[in-house]
Amino acid sequence: MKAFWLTADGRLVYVDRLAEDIKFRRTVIGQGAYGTVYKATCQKTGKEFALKCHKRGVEEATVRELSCLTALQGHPYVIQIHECVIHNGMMATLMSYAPYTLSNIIPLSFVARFSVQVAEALSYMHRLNLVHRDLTPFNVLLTEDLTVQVADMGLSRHSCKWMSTPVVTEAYRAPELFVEGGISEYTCAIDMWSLGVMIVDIIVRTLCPKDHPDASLMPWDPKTLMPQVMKCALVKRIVFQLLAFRANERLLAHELRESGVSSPF
Ligand SMILES: Nc1ncnc2c1ncn2[C@@H]1O[C@H](COP(=O)(O)OP(=O)(O)OP(=O)(O)O)[C@@H](O)[C@H]1O
Repeated sequence: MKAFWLTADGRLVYVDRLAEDIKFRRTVIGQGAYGTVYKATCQKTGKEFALKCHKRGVEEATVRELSCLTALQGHPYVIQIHECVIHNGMMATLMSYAPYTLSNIIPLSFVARFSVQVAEALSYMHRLNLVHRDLTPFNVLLTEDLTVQVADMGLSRHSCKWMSTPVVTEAYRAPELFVEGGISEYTCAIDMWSLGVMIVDIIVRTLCPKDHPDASLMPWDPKTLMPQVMKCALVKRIVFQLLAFRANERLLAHELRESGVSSPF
C-alpha cells in the first residue's frame, strides 16, 4: 500500500513517487453508502480506471471488501483492483473501469450469458466460502464488450453459522433474511435468490422498458407479463430453481454454471 494525496489540479500523488501517469478527473461515476467512485485516466495509455474513495477510511467493512476482492483477483468475472492507497487514515482503491451495469437495458439474448458469468463468479466465491450479500443489477458491472464484472463487496464476508440479516437490497433479499432479531443462520444460497430476482427483473425491464414511447400501453400487470417471461421452459426451470423458498432446495452456483445454459433465453 502507498500513501497518497489528491492535488488541487486533480493529480493522484503518492508519498514515495509522483504518479504522473494517472490523471484523476473529478467526474463522479457512482456514489454509494461506503464511498464515492471517480473516473481516473492514465495519461500515457489513455486507459480508464475507477477510483473508489472510501468514505469512512480504514474500517471493518473496507477491510472485508478489500480482503474479498484480493482473494478473487484474477477471476475473469470479478472486478480487478490495481492499487490500494492510504493516507491519513483515508483510503482509495484503483480498479478496472466498467462502463455499464446490469441496471442498463441489455439485449434479451444476453440474459443467458450474464447468468452463467455471474454463476461462474459466485461459484468461485462460494467455493472460497465467501458470500456476496449484496447482489443487485447495480453491483454487476459490464465491460465495453458486455463481460460481467461482479463488484461492490462492501457487505461480503466469510460465511459462518450466525450472520447479520439486514443485508442485500430489499427487492433482491432471500426469504430467510426476513427474520426478526438481526442475526440468523443462512448460507451462500442468498446470493442465488438475488440472481433469480435479477434474471426476472432484467427480462421484465427489457420487455417493458419504462422509457419506451408506448410504456403506458405496455403490459405492466404481472399476470400478463409473467407468462411472457415463463413461456421459455429453460428460463422457467432455472428461475423456479433459483427462487426456491427453501434455501436448501435452491440451485447452487456451480450447478447453474454446469447446467449447459448457453442458448439465448
Ligand atoms: N470499477 C467501476 N467501474 C465503473 N463504475 C463503478 C466501478 N465501481 C463502482 N462503480 C459505480 O459506482 C457505484 C458505487 O460503487 P460501490 O457499489 O462500490 O460503492 P458502495 O459505496 O459500496 O455502494 P453501496 O451503497 O451499493 O454498497 C456502483 O453502483 C457503480 O455504478
